[in-house]
Amino acid sequence: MGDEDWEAEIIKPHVSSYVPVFEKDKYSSGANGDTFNRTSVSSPEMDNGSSRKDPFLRTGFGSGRSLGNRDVGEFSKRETIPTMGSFGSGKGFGNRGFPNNKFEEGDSSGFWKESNNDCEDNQTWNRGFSKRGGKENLDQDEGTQRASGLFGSRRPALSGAGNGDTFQSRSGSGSGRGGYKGLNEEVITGTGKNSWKSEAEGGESGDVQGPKVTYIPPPPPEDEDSIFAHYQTGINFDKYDTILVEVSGHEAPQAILTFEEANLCQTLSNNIAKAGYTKLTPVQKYSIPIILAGRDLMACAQTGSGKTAAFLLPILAHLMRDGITASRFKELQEPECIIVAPTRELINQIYLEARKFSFGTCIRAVVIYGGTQLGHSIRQIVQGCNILCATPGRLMDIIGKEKIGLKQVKYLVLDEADRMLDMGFGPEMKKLISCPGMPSKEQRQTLLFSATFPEEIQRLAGEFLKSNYLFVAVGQVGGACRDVQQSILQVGQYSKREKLVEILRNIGDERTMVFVETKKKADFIATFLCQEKISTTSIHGDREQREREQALGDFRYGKCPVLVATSVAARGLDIENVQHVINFDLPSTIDEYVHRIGRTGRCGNTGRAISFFDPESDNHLAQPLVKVLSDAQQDVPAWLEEIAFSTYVPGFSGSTRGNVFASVDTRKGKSTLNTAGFSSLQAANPVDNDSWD
Ligand SMILES: Nc1ncnc2c1ncn2[C@@H]1O[C@H](COP(=O)(O)OP(=O)(O)OP(=O)(O)O)[C@@H](O)[C@H]1O
Repeated sequence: MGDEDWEAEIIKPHVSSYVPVFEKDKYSSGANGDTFNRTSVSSPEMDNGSSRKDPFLRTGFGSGRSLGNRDVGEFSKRETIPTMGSFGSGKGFGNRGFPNNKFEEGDSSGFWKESNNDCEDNQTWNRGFSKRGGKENLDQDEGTQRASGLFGSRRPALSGAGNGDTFQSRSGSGSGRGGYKGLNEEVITGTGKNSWKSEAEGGESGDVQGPKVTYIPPPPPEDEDSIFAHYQTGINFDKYDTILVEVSGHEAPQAILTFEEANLCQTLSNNIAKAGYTKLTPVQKYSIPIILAGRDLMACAQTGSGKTAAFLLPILAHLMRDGITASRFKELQEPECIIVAPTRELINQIYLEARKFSFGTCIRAVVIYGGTQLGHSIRQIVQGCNILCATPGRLMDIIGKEKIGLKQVKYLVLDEADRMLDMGFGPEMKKLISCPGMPSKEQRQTLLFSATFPEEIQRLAGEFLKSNYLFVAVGQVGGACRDVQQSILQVGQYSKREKLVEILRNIGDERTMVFVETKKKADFIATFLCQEKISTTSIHGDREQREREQALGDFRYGKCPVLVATSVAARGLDIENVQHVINFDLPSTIDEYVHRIGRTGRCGNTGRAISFFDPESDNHLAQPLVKVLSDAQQDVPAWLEEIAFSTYVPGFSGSTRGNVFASVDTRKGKSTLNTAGFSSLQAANPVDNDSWD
């Protein structure tokens, strides 16, 4: 079956015959079954038409029958491709109804290629080095991005409206990328005053055809115990002090060694204590005084090392010091701080942190993100908004609707800043800073945080930052957290599932995230694990927002110890007790690898990451993997070194395919090396701005 046939299959409106039924009793126990029953047959989603957008479920598992072995086989049958041998070479999996390895091949059809892209966080066109960097590309992308609002939006396509456009755009040259961009949060379309119209907005206002987004997320907890609930720092928390910290830029303020030195107000100090923070992490020691001094900052520190508090605490301290007036109901709100992050779950997490640290103050934080009812976002804002936490698409919607004014913005924070500035979100961020009313970079404080900062992204960041910004690098820029024990196993496509089950059985009930490359595969592997009686749920960009939040909750609170995820869950998520990360598929870039494995080993706790390396598809990662492993003092398998050697790229600086580690601030300003907590900083030499700005 050709690509077109697949597309025709996917977009056919006769949804009912494709709705899968996962029979709890038959295939999974407890949480599993619940999760997948919800996913597949839950009527609310069907009511608003939104479940229809899951082409895989409809195509692969469906026929309205229970998810029997036959049904998984059915997927293969639809492809009308001759059986190529069973998974596991006749051992086990073949008998379980996976007669065709086409699925795992993944890239053999346009259908699978297309599905490599996840909602907010994973664009194919983001992978190639040539596509990734460069201002020209960024500029160019605005055009394709706008187009994508019309043609790339997933929902209209899968709900029957505008189908043809969507798939045309995918195959058309140039607009293909736009099509993928359509999977990014709400999609920006149109021009003029209301040029930030999104898919979601269209859904609500009727400007763009598509199902109405009706989901209203549950309110955040009100009781103090839940607000301040936290997990314990791990045995390696104190080792953070030995990590080298590099600060570049001139006249950097002294690092602080204790919370007391930050001179925060009493309420803030109480909240810090209630959150269980007694000691600063390195990124906090350096960033807090820099932000308190009013400086712009680009900060890079390993995953799970407290970057969120590093920007929230000084911002809150300033807002308290400046005596903001209590937020109150107003049609047009003017937040003092805007925080953006690339995924919905992450921005919600940041919001909860902001709410925790501002507890008992008159500062009001609000969160808005895609996949939820726009009216709900507006209602939250008009009640008062000092700190607005938002995903880019929803933020632009709200600005377009003139529900917020930007004149009062004093702090602009880009969390996962390298992601926010790459070609996926960069154009939107550029639009944000040039929105009417937005104070210029000289007038606001801009703060960029991430665990990875490719050089080309650092250069692009110059547009957002004052020229005298400071750069803080805790450890190796782009390096993996050393508290994660990393193993790379050579596993071919057709053995992956067998290996996965073997590992998960050994792991038992310990919380594990399994990363795969595509949304369809996430569903497929999650279902497969349920069949294997391993309680599993999944999160990816084709799931409804309510399903995503339910899945995360089921994982977080132990109902399902295994979460199968695409890269949409790779960054920022801070979930207690994730002991294992398994890269069933390696990501396409080494930065993504670093973020994924960083879901474990957080805040001084230890964790394990196991990655399946398939020499058929992953050789390009051998070199950067060797570097990441050796930098983190991990064992490097001899076979991996051999592959890295045989694929040696002269001039390699630590990465490939679009991500290059920066060992230092790309401005090349002289910096001072410090061991966090043990020595104070000297002012670094002024930098030569012309060389990079
Ligand atoms: N000083 C501290 N003392 C104790 N716990 C802390 C401290 N700072 C942060 N934490 C906790 O450490 C965990 C990780 O923090 P956070 O999510 O901010 O990490 P991060 O550096 O942003 O990670 P990522 O790069 O994955 O986004 C959180 O649970 C947070 O509450």
